[in-house]
Amino acid sequence: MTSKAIPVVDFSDFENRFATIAEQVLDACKNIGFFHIVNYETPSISQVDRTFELSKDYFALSVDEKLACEQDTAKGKIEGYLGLYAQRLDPKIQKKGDYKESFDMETLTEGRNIKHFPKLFQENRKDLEEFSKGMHATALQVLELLAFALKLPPNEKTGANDWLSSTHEYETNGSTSVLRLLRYPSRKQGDEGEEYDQKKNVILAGQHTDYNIITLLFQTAPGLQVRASEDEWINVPVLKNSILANMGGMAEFFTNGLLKSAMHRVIDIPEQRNGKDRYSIGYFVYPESDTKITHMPSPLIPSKRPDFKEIPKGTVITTSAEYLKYRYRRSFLEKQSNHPEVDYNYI
Ligand SMILES: O=C(O)CCC(=O)C(=O)O
Ligand SMILES: [Fe+2]
Repeated sequence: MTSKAIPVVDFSDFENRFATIAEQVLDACKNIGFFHIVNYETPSISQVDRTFELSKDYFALSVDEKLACEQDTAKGKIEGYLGLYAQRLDPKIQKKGDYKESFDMETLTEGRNIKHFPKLFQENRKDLEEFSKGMHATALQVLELLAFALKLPPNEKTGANDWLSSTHEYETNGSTSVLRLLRYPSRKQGDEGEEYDQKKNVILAGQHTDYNIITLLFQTAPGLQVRASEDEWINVPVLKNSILANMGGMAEFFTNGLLKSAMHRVIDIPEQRNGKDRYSIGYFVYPESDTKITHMPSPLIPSKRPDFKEIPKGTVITTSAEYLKYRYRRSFLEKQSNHPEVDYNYI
């Protein structure tokens, strides 16, 4: 029996209902680490539609065109195309890897040179940038709500609840947010290369927790599941005009486990995608890389940090960049064999 559900948080009348919304967001983050946001301000419905349209056009290009801007993960790059099986999020179960393709872009700004990008993205940079800025603004609202609910000190000058958000500006030095377009191609059940868990679910993206602070997601079809407890997976419904938000591992680490970064994965539910590909758009928000966010002056945060299996015991970590060193890009084959010290069985 499923004991937990993903809460829905209503962002309407944001200023007046701020304290109520803040409590609901904190509650969701403490319990399951995922929540749907409805009645958010940005991005607009047409911006979301446009981004899905661009994503579909992009993935419809030939493999060669897509590979022309392949992500060089061996060099630590976090931008570009990744084809089927390029990522293997759950090495415990997966032999080959994730049955998905993606394109990651770091923060898009007017001054940025994206000449190495596919023409489609160069020509439509403005649309992608507007969408990203809309996603970012909503992510910052979540951080303001969390700062308030965690009783972090407001800004002395302005009174704003910017303790968290001030280190997550859209344009920063030395860090970035990532816009990720994803496609999970449809295929027939029983096709060659399918990988299953013990219960015969077809795994499209292996179970993992995100590495960042907060992720916002749009999806076209069901398939995403959140682990509520050992052996209990919740299907995440696709709610119209809603953003799915979840806490990344950094949020859990830096709050000593108060905010939960839930394990999630994508499985194939053929009867719910009607033969169509599944598309999703993730927006991953990171703090500035040198931000010292370990010691949050919140009376709600436990003083003792629990052990985190993904971080070697005794490691001193105070900044976002230090944390990422232990997490980032460990989901790729070459990194997995280069880092035998990492316990992949923690999941
Ligand atoms: O495609 C999805 O629904 C989830 C993707 C995801 O979890 C990720 O890229 O980290
Ligand atoms: Fe994820």
